[in-house]
Amino acid sequence: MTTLPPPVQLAPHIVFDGVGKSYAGRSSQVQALSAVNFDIHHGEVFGIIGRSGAGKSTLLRTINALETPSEGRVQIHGVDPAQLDENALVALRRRIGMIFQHFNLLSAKTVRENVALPLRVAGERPAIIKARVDELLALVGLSDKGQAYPAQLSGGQKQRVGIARALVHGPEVLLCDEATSALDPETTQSILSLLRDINRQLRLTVVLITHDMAVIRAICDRVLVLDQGQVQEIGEVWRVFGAPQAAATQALLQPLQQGLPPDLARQLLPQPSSSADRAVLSLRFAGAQRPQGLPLQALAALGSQATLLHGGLDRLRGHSLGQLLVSTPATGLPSLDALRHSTGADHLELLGYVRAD
Ligand SMILES: Nc1ncnc2c1ncn2[C@@H]1O[C@H](COP(=O)(O)OP(=O)(O)OP(=O)(O)O)[C@@H](O)[C@H]1O
Repeated sequence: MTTLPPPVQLAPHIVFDGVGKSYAGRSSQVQALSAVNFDIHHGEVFGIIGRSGAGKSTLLRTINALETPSEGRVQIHGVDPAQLDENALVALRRRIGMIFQHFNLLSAKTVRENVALPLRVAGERPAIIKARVDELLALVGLSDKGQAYPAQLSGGQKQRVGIARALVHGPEVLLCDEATSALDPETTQSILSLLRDINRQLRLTVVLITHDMAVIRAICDRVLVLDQGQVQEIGEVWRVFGAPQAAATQALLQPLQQGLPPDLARQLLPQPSSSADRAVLSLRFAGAQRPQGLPLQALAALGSQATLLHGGLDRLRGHSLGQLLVSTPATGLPSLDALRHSTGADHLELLGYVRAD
């Protein structure tokens, strides 16, 4: 598949305006969403992340009116799905494809029949259906699996069928509900790159929900962090990953952080025990000051006896960000402020001391 440049259109495509949603619980109301306000831009890959119960599914499902807000409204190109009659809603849902964690394929139908079904339901002519299914199976790399049944496919192949079926009406939005949560890491990567290719080739707005920050890092342009039904943080992925502001974001990012390796953590002393001990410093780079990377010269401020212990930089949407753990002689250590300034680190912290040997 050819890789096209990223989409340039940034007009609001989907607008959430004071959206709230409550459900009747056993003894009280469950407030699944509260005062949610944000826009999703045309042509972007937008991620919604949050822990279990944060309200992600509820939020996603208001876009195609599988859920109706209790307060506020959602608009897709100015149209509020909650206000549509049955026929208009069917038409809107054709403009909004959806894929699911467990694929939701019909097990008694072949791959071709699964993909063709929405077109049959819409009363499309057989010749048109055939051409469209051929085209979509080629797009998702399953041209040779048309006669297979779902049980004969791997998880990744099943999700490809789900994607083909979701695209059958040529939608402008693709909703992805934990689309890779049931897949192994390698298959996850291949599905994510297929989604990214589709986003660029078809200029499709992709909205995905996940509890996995690695998925957000892999393909999203922007991310919204949801907790207890409220927006905690929203922004470009590299900014949110480089300098997470909300406690909920920091907690979600924790597994991706380059923490102190356990062997080093065991050796760490709160104070130097002799003049030969070494200070262990953590330097974080958020990707804004030096998006192109870190000149090694900047690290020279740490002195010629500094040792890089652990860590590295990731490149995210054209921004280098990450963390380095460095040890350097504790004696004669410049002030942390001076070191932060000369290394260009966004955050520099003295973690403790280790013995020189
Ligand atoms: N149909 C419903 N009836 C009652 N409560 C519901 C209903 N759907 C969701 N909830 C509640 O609303 C809250 C948000 O649920 P939601 O499924 O949107 O969260 P989520 O972030 O998608 O969670 P998960 O990652 O576990 O799927 C939860 O407290 C949930 O129990």
